[in-house]
Amino acid sequence: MSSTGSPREAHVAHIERFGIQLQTPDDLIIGLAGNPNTGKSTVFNALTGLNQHTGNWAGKTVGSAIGHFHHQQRSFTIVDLPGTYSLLSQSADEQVARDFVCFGNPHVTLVVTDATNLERNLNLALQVMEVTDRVVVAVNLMDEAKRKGIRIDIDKLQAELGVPVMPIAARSGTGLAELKEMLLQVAIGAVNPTPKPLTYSEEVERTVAALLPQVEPLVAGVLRPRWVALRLIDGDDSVLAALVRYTEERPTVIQTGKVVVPS
Ligand SMILES: Nc1nc2c(ncn2[C@@H]2O[C@H](COP(=O)(O)OP(=O)(O)OP(=O)(O)O)[C@@H](O)[C@H]2O)c(=O)[nH]1
Ligand SMILES: [Mg+2]
Repeated sequence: MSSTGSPREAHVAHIERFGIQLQTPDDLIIGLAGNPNTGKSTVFNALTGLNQHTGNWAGKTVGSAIGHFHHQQRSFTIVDLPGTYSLLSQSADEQVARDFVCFGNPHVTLVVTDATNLERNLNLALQVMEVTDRVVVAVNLMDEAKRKGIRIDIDKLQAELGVPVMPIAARSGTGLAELKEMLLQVAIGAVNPTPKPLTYSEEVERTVAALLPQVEPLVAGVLRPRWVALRLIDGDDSVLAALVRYTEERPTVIQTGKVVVPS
């Protein structure tokens, strides 16, 4: 990354390396992550007024899309990422999502979850919360949950996670005004999420502590050393490969446009 210029210029240059054009240098950048089929593209379409993803034929998002919206006189750029169950997954699409969450440095990562399948969906949210503090969790399909008699204690979930949790029903637009406001508050630092740290077994924690002195000088300022140490213990060196790509200035370029396949 260039060491010259203002932090703002560096930020713009950084985000443009992902193939993302901002509308203004002050754009607030939102990454939209979540398990497959949780309504990310529906949220994206509703916020941006675009309908480039789902169209008439329901389908899985293969590439990503980039859109823009305004809220309270601020310009936002939002990146709709492919669905992924885990930041540790390895398909090309899942890597796009992983690399953007880890290296794109968005102002906020919005994790869209399915209210009817919350427990499984929270796995990804917890992983994202290990990578960055600036997380908002949207619990989507609240209409479907209600229909199925599923009740979700949003306040308790928020307290347990330590990040804002917003109930929405994206297809009808319910809760999206509040969601936009929360994205703004977190993006500008008026609300500071404090994800509850996950603690692992004593053995894992001991190994993390032993690895940290070696990992810190390699990744500090780019990735959380603790997260990288945990990945190494997992035997996942793809994160390090991605880090090498990143430092060689060859980040994953986000593919723009409508890219869907029939489900
Ligand atoms: N009932 C209900 N259905 C919804 C809601 N939001 C999205 N859906 C439906 O859920 C399905 C999947 O929505 P998408 O927006 O394509 O989901 P996605 O997360 O982008 O999916 P992938 O790109 O494959 O990961 C579509 O049929 C949507 O119409 C909602 O709030 N309520
Ligand atoms: Mg999609």
